[in-house]
Amino acid sequence: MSGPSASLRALRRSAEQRLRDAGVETPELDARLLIEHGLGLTREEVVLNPERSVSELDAARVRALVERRAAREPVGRIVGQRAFWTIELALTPDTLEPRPDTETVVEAVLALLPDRKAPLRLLDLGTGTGCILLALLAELPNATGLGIDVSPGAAKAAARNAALNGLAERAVFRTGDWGAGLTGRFDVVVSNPPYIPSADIAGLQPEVRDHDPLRALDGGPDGLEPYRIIARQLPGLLAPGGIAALEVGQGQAGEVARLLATSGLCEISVLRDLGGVERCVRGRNGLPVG
Ligand SMILES: C[S@@+](CC[C@H](N)C(=O)[O-])C[C@H]1O[C@@H](n2cnc3c(N)ncnc32)[C@H](O)[C@@H]1O
Repeated sequence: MSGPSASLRALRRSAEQRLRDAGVETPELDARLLIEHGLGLTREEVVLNPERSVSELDAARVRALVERRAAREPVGRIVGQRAFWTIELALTPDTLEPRPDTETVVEAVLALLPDRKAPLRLLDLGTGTGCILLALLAELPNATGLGIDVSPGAAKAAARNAALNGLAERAVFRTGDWGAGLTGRFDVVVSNPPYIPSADIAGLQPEVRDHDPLRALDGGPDGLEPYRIIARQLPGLLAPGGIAALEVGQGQAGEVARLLATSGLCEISVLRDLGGVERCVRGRNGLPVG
């Protein structure tokens, strides 16, 4: 990599090459993000001023970050945060790194809400960083939300993310086992539960297998165990007319739709993510409107 007082351009090129050689899928993007983070620069500063000189000390700091990425640590873990929808979320070892596909759940809910100013009650089961709940609260100015996670560390991280995004007044996070013991009814219940079949976990990419918490991934023998529990709980959690939206893994939408139908939900629909994969199953408690 670059020597003393290298240019930003040279540092960027050598970082990209190192990541490419290590088999990282998006070397250009990852190199830029690590340089921004390592040098404390904005994207504009990195992109528009490639001849800027970088001290050896700064270059060494970036090289250390690049080596972590070359060892397959995800960029979000290295920089400690991740953008999701319109918000920024801090990550900890207790939280799954939010994925862009999960924004499908946010879209699925918003599309069914005719009045975004309504005082809705939201529930997020398996909240992790709080990403789904906080993204929805950011769009629904009079809504309040409860996020539940079995991991006390995740519940704590989500509460901190609520504060970071100015949403702490409207969000509460608690440790719990899905919807067990919850009282009251919710207008919206969302969840992105663990859905990887246990036997598939060893074969996941190292970025996921070695850095996301196991209990955020493991969905039991067929990956569907959490859906069976949540589907059973939904009729007791949803207000009349309330909406449930669940993220699903590839190939799981049909079975999850059946589980929701068996629980008595109606208006069941499946939404695809930007890659065209069936990613969210949505249903309503009560008779179809109209
Ligand atoms: C796939 S992650 C999703 C996290 C976050 N909602 C997101 O979309 O990025 C699943 C989450 O469910 C939590 N979880 C696993 N088992 C649970 C249970 N029995 N009750 C509540 N949460 C659970 C995990 O700790 C993890 O945070």
